[in-house]
Amino acid sequence: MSQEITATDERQRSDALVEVDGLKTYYESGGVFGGDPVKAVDDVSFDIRRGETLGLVGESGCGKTTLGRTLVRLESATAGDVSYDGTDITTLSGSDLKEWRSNAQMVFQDPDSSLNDRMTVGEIIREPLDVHARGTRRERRQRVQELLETVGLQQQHYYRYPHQFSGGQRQRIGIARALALEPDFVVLDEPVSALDASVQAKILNLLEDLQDDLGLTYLFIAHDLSVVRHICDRVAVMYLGNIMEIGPSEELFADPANPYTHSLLSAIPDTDPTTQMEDRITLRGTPPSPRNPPDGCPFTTRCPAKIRPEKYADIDDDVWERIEVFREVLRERARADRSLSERAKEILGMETRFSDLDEVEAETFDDVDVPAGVQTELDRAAELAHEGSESDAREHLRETFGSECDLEAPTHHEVSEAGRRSLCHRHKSEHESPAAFFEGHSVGDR
Ligand SMILES: Nc1ncnc2c1ncn2[C@@H]1O[C@H](COP(=O)(O)OP(=O)(O)OP(=O)(O)O)[C@@H](O)[C@H]1O
Repeated sequence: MSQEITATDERQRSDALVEVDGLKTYYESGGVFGGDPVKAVDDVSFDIRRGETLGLVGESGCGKTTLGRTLVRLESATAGDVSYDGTDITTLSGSDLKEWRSNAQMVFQDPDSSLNDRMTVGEIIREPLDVHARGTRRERRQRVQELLETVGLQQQHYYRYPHQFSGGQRQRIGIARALALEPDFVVLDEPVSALDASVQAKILNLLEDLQDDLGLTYLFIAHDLSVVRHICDRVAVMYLGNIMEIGPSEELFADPANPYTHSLLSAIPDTDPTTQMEDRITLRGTPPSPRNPPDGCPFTTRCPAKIRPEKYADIDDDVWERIEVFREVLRERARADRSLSERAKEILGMETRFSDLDEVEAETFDDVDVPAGVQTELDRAAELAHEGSESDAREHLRETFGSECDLEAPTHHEVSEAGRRSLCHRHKSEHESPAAFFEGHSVGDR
């Protein structure tokens, strides 16, 4: 089952506390020359349902923290809406913003750097109550003492300093502070990543108990997929500022729909002895720069299930893989910062490392039989590079070997009855689905 859907469809089905629509958060480049902004979050739409834990996973730098910070207004949205219980929070300012802030809080990854070492534990937890002028001094102190107990610390810890506590205890202090204003929504940014495994389990249990007792809604940011699987009701998988797939955890882990989710899950060490090494997918290269994301699908430059143009549909998987590697190398070369001395050499007409393209081509296609039709196009690209323009060479390869994955932005498709969504051209009826593709092709370790 696969059907194109809109963000509004999903909203109608759910009891949403947080509704995110077309959200973008860009960081403008500083400096005199400006430059392209970092597109940390680049047009995402999803809901977080009341009382649920939504996991947010993806490789480092894909925009998870920026998205979490934008939802609690620690970062300003560049475009789009975030509505919280029906109120658009992106436009709040002044006292309205201050008042709203008590609803949504954040727990940070590293309790060492997020707690002010010069304040006592009591002061740290009390600070939000002071800022919001909640109750009398005495009531505030009493509230802090309750909070210490709620998170499993003791009242006498009030006058101690953060450095007197272990990592797990410091994270409890961070949680108590986040709960001080009785929020409904908490963004947990890798709350256990900095802790030992045995302590992790205790903090996760505490977070689950607090959710049950206080009716909290969580956005749980993590890179450790096994943690997410157990604690989250639904999971959103993020790549280069986009949500590639979102849906119920069990379903998404058991039967991933999106090629990126496939790749991410296959990278987890598996305890299942029936899983073959060849079933593992190793992603080529690194994610593109969020300053200059690819046209078309965000995952196109690394996708093992990328749609091929019809003309090359039947070439060997190996040859196709090498073409993609070769294109990736050319893109990486364009991205690499050229050193001043290299630039100087270039200006003086001297040889630089940018003149060894033939060698790269020879090495890439070394042990595969390249069909004549493909070779002609590779030769043409090499010729363009020799004439002095690697960007023309890249463009030639893109025009020749590119498909809709390189040219058109995909839309989300509903891929299960539970409303799971996936961002991929392969969900269109004219294409083989990602699952069928992975079944029929060898995309294992190389
Ligand atoms: N204040 C900032 N100014 C400019 N760029 C930023 C800023 N904060 C983050 N970025 C960039 O935005 C992109 C997304 O970063 P973000 O921290 O949101 O990703 P992440 O998925 O949380 O990564 P990690 O797991 O490493 O924390 C990255 O390219 C990062 O370098």
